[in-house]
Amino acid sequence: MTFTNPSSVLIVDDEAGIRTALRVSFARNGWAVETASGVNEATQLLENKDFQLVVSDMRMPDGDGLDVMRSARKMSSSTAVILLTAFGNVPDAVQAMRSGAFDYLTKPVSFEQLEEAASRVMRASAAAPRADHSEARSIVGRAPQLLRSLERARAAATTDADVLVEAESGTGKELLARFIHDASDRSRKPFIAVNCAAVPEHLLESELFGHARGAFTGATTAKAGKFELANGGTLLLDEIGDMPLNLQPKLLRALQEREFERLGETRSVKVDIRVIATTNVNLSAMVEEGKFRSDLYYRLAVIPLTLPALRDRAGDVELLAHYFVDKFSAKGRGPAQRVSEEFIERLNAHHWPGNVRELGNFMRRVCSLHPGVELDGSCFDQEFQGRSKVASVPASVPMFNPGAPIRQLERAHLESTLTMTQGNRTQAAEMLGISIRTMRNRIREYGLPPRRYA
Ligand SMILES: Nc1ncnc2c1ncn2[C@@H]1O[C@H](COP(=O)(O)OP(=O)(O)OP(=O)(O)O)[C@@H](O)[C@H]1O
Repeated sequence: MTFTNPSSVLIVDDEAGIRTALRVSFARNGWAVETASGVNEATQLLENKDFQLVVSDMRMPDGDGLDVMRSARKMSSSTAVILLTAFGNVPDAVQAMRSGAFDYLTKPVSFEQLEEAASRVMRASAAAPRADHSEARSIVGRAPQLLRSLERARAAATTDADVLVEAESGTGKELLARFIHDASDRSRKPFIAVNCAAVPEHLLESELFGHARGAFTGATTAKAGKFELANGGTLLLDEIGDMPLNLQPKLLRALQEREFERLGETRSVKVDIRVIATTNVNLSAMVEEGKFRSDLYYRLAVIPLTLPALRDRAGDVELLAHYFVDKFSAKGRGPAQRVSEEFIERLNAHHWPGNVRELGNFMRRVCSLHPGVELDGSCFDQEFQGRSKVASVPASVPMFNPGAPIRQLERAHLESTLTMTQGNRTQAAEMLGISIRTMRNRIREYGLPPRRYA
């Protein structure tokens, strides 16, 4: 469905005063504004007209904001929805984000805040008229740094330029890559991911570019590589820092020319793809050390993006905790598990070096070990004591020394976890909520003694 008016907004609220105030405020921006006093009236309007944005109250006498959102989605997947929830009603907000709301704001709403959120939708829609805002559902969070990254990603999605996402492990880089793909013109075409660190070095070239029959021992049939499989769509090169130096020139040419040869063939293959690369190691430092080609780095980073670490996303730990409780405990069986303030305080006080992945793994464990009960401080302590009892943190480690550089803390945290698991990297990676390849990278990056942690 196409928009009949590029800047039309529907306001849904049962309070006439709020409808009028918002109408006046939005109209000042030149937007065409309509209002509805409840879910039924809103549904009728949505059936007859396309809106770019719907701003809806959550609780209304004839239904709730999620009903309005469902009606909006049914008519047009491009309509963004901002929900207004009662103060402190985090479960509502989580439900809203999961169902695909573009944003939510807590009442009483400040007009500046609402106008800012609405303007963001208008800017994004102007840039990406076909973007489907429902893809925002899996990226939970509303910290300003995260929203800024999403806004940049949404803008990147409207172009065909290659993207480099540089961020810490577990912050959602792969999620962001899918978000860009889903919001782009390529969304109906393949999204193919290759983890450069997980594929053995000698197989990476054929994995990426394919091979001819008989190109090497064991190549009994010809095979297309990921570049070909992604044709028309998006290719994610995860952990690009692990790309072997000897393969980098071929990758550079494939990026520049969109053309390459399968291993063992001379015929060139042409593809039409967008490449998104991600890394959690400092690529520019690798360039300086001669471990990564600078021309390749600049070619990949046409649009550089970052994602904030969880410790820099004030308020998001709580939002994510509710999201994970909802995801891991409810599973359609009865009401969602309750979470105490004490539990949230404990979560907030912890620094999460493994970011959202670590928090998600922790919440999964807590939900499965404490089913059906309200999660409180003792649930948190039990799970953490389970880890720290056996941990012997070296006395010299500045673990909780305020002001110590984050990298120093991270190194110490890794080291003590590895000590706890007696050098078992897989187990340590799982506890920290990071992937085994990230663990390997970190051990290398921090120069932790290899034999001790082999
Ligand atoms: N904002 C978020 N909302 C919901 N889930 C999230 C969010 N960010 C990350 N996750 C979840 O956390 C896990 C890690 O995310 P992802 O794999 O995208 O991170 P990454 O930065 O690519 O990690 P790595 O560098 O270790 O590969 C996934 O299960 C993902 O679904």
